Amino acid sequence: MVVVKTKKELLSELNNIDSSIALGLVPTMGALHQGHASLIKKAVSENQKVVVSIFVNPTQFNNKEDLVKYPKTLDADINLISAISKEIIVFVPEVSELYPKQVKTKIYHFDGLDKVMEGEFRDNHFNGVGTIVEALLNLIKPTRAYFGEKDYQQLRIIQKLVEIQQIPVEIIGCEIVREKHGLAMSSRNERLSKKIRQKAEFIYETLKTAKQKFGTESVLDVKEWVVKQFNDNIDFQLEYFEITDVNTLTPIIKKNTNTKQRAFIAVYAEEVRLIDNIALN
Ligand SMILES: Nc1ncnc2c1ncn2[C@@H]1O[C@H](COP(=O)(O)OP(=O)(O)OP(=O)(O)O)[C@@H](O)[C@H]1O
Ligand SMILES: CC(C)(CO)[C@@H](O)C(=O)[O-]
Ligand code: BAL
Repeated sequence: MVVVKTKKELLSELNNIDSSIALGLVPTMGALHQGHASLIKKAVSENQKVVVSIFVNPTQFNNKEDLVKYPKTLDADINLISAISKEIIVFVPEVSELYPKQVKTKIYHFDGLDKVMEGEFRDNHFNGVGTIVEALLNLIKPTRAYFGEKDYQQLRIIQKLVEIQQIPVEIIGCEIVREKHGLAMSSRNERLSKKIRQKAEFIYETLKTAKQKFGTESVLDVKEWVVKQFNDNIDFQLEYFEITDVNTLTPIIKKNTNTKQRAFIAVYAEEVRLIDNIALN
């Protein structure tokens, strides 16, 4: 397995590859877990060569403490990747490599997809994600790039990004991988105490019950029920719960059987921010 740190080294590795083969890209921020592993395995199964990038992108962090405390486990990450395939190129750049002049965020117009939920509560977050994903796609020029549905809004925004910037790549969404009791795997889970990590199954349990209720109750009643669950629970603080159309990500107030809807949640536990979502129909 090759680990490269500079764009120059990366391009020299990529130049050794026949340009007609399918190249997969899995962008990550490291602290890899089985959620990432599922993306990497899918990329390996669908492409002849795969690049995994590990880069904690400063421009997408609205909260400095979140950036400083973001877990870093490079040796373990490399072991996890090499256990999947020894043929993978791992790109681990420094900030100055991807932001050579200054750490600057591009501004995009994502047709309102960035105005709700994560976009509303994490100011400028999606401009930061767009800036780095566009830079990686333009540098690596993959055939396919893989993103998890755990960050469903991010996935929709990246689909929009490649459309508006006309980047020739197929964006592949991958199902959410969960811990044994249902908590969506996330690098930030590492920051939870053992006790709260166990209790955090409550988040997915709430989503599953909300889905059941969505079958028979009004959108407003489901939302009120979710808020109440959190009012009664001192371990978790609800930031938002929304039910939206999957295409526009606009929150809905009335059910529509002609379109697909999804429920989204963001929760704080021990000052760690966790997100999850579930398909409703
Ligand atoms: N549990 C999961 N199931 C499927 N995909 C996931 C999961 N966790 C992360 N991913 C995907 O892996 C890619 C890299 O994510 P990232 O490195 O930010 O990890 P993360 O676990 O989402 O970390 P955090 O949420 O703490 O930032 C993203 O496309 C993300 O959606
Ligand atoms: C896509 C991404 C790697 C861009 O920094 C990040 O937002 C993530 O890990 O989901
Ligand atoms: N996994 C999404 C990236 C972030 O939380 O910044």
